[in-house]
Amino acid sequence: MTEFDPRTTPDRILAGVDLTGRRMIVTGGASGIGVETVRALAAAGAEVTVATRRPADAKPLADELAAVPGAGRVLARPLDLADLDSVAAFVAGWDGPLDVLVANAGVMALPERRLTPAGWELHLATNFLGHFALAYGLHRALAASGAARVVTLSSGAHLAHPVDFADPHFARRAYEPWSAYGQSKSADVLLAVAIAKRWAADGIVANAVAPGSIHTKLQRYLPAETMRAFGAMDEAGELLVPAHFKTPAEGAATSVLLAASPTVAGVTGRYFEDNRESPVVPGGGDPTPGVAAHALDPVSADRLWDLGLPLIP
Ligand SMILES: NC(=O)c1ccc[n+]([C@@H]2O[C@H](COP(=O)([O-])OP(=O)(O)OC[C@H]3O[C@@H](n4cnc5c(N)ncnc54)[C@H](O)[C@@H]3O)[C@@H](O)[C@H]2O)c1
Repeated sequence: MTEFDPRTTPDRILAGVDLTGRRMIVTGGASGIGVETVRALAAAGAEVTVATRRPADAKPLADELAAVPGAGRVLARPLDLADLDSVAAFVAGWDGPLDVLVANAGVMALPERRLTPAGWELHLATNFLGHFALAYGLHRALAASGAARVVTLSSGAHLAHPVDFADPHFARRAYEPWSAYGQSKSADVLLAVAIAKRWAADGIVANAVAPGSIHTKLQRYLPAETMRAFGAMDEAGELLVPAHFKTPAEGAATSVLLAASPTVAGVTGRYFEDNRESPVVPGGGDPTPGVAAHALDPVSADRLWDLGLPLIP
């Protein structure tokens, strides 16, 4: 496996790679890391569908790529991951094979507990269940590719928060924003582990990635004191860029690597950060890069699958 620098950019990862004819979906592809993921994949020739609540948001990116010689088309279709009917409508509208699904969209650290119409806590519903339903609904399209890849976006926040199967929706325990986010990001790794096991015979691989720390709209719910504690904001409220923060493009690199680089062909059921596979570390919060054993546990992956499956229309 080729080693890429931890701070390399997606264009370097895809140097010399031609994705013409490949069809890809990037959820949340109209902001933050998703924009850079779409930009790199389309620039290398792939047709990329941005799955987003507001398709108009993807227009500037589509226009930009339309002017790039050799780039694939950027399309946009509506998708609300917190609404399983919306996921079902997206799936029903998909036609033909699908080569890559990047489950990139996400929500982080909502201050209050919120439930979806299906009764799921919003982080778990959006970050995990919606993506599970999407991948499940698109299984036949992925299998038709013959060599499809699924990439789920996790985070170092998973380390301290295994999925609490006794109370996944905070019905009995006190709601805590980081627990809700971290649990959903463990679930995103378990989703990749489950897909890797179940769909290998269809030529489908699945891996989870942690993009690093990047200033995006994801942090919009964080209190100023938390941003200051991260070294990401000064006393006046201006954003700071600590040395360990990546640019959005650097943050998209690991997703792009797993989505499209020939250097990781056949790799499945793993967790990558900084453009390389992470070592397994004890759960509990640090260090990163690292993946907790609870997120790779095949028994938990099966359990989570069984928890979500009955809700998929
Ligand atoms: N930025 C970071 O430091 C960081 C760190 C670790 C992990 N991540 C992960 O990277 C991914 C991308 O995040 P980002 O930093 O680019 O943030 P972002 O907020 O810019 O992008 C997230 C996208 O998800 C979309 N989204 C949220 N809820 C949705 C829903 N119900 N249906 C459809 N789309 C929905 C948002 O509209 C947005 O486009 C997320 O999964 C996040 O958890 C980010």
